[in-house]
Amino acid sequence: MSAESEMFLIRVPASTANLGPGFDSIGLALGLYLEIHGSSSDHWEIIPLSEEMSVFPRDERNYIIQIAKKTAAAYGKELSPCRLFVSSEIPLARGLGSSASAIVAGIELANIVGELQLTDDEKNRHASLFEGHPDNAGASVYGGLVVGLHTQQKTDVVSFPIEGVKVIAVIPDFELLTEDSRNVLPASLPYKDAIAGSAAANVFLAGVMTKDWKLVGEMMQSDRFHQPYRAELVPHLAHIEEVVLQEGGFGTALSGAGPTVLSLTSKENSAAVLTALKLEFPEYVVKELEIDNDGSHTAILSEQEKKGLEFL
Ligand SMILES: Nc1ncnc2c1ncn2[C@@H]1O[C@H](COP(=O)(O)OP(=O)(O)O)[C@@H](O)[C@H]1O
Ligand SMILES: N[C@@H](CCOP(=O)(O)O)C(=O)O
Repeated sequence: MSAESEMFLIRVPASTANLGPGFDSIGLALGLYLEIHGSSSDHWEIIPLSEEMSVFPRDERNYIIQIAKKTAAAYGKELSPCRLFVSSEIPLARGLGSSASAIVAGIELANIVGELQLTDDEKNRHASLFEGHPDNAGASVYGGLVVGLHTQQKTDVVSFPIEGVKVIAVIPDFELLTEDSRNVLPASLPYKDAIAGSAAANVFLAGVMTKDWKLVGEMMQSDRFHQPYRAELVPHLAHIEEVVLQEGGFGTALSGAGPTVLSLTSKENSAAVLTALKLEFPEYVVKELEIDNDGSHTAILSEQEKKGLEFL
């Protein structure tokens, strides 16, 4: 970033990971956003614009700033401080990738302020290293559906846009930390289960490629890697699966580590599924979410765009 008065925008989508059998490997970007409006300052300062963001430190201890500094340091750069207005539509610890969105925002911040000129692949590599798996991180960087394999040595991710299917989320009113939901997973899996789990993930992807959404939905409910072990933490999952199939939806899976549950439906059936789920779960947020096929986005705002910002 050059001029003192310049203002930049960073916009990062939420994500749903796993989609059933794609544990730690498949993710989809969703149309809920973490946004940062930032400009140069003489010290680091966060100004939260949404309730969720007001719980975090407002100085350089903030996670987004920490990630930005670490990313810049990896390229031998020190970032000059910024004033950051942060808002987010992504609920925390609900399985919609809030932590990955914060990580990707930090990397975008380093990229723009430190003029690192990172490629998407480099952003995703850093994000996956911070997050530990590429499903949420990759979706937030590339948008669309991502399929990845991440190791300490390398991160390979393929991404492609998804169209022609509707996404409905049931978002419970309680948090479930990913760490807690990973602690119930077994250390190893019987060979037969691993084969069945891997086959379900393969068929899921074949179904996506051929737009056979009914098959995709069936595979979402055929996971062997994590959902059977997490079921006790998300007792609402089985009931949602039932309601969605009854109303003609394609299928249902735990969103990330939960507790949010995500269903796919056709355009024709989405209203019926939405209505039925709202009736069954009046205490939870039930809504349709858009698929984001663009991934994270940064821009320098024009004077005109700055004038439209009511918080300035
Ligand atoms: N914008 C943010 N700034 C700082 N920390 C964040 C931010 N967003 C998420 N986090 C951290 O990530 C945690 C949630 O991450 P996690 O348990 O992986 O769930 P999920 O990523 O599904 O929302 C929050 O409790 C918080 O500690
Ligand atoms: N593959 C991870 C995904 C965690 O996603 P989150 O949105 O719950 O952070 C897992 O299933 O643990």
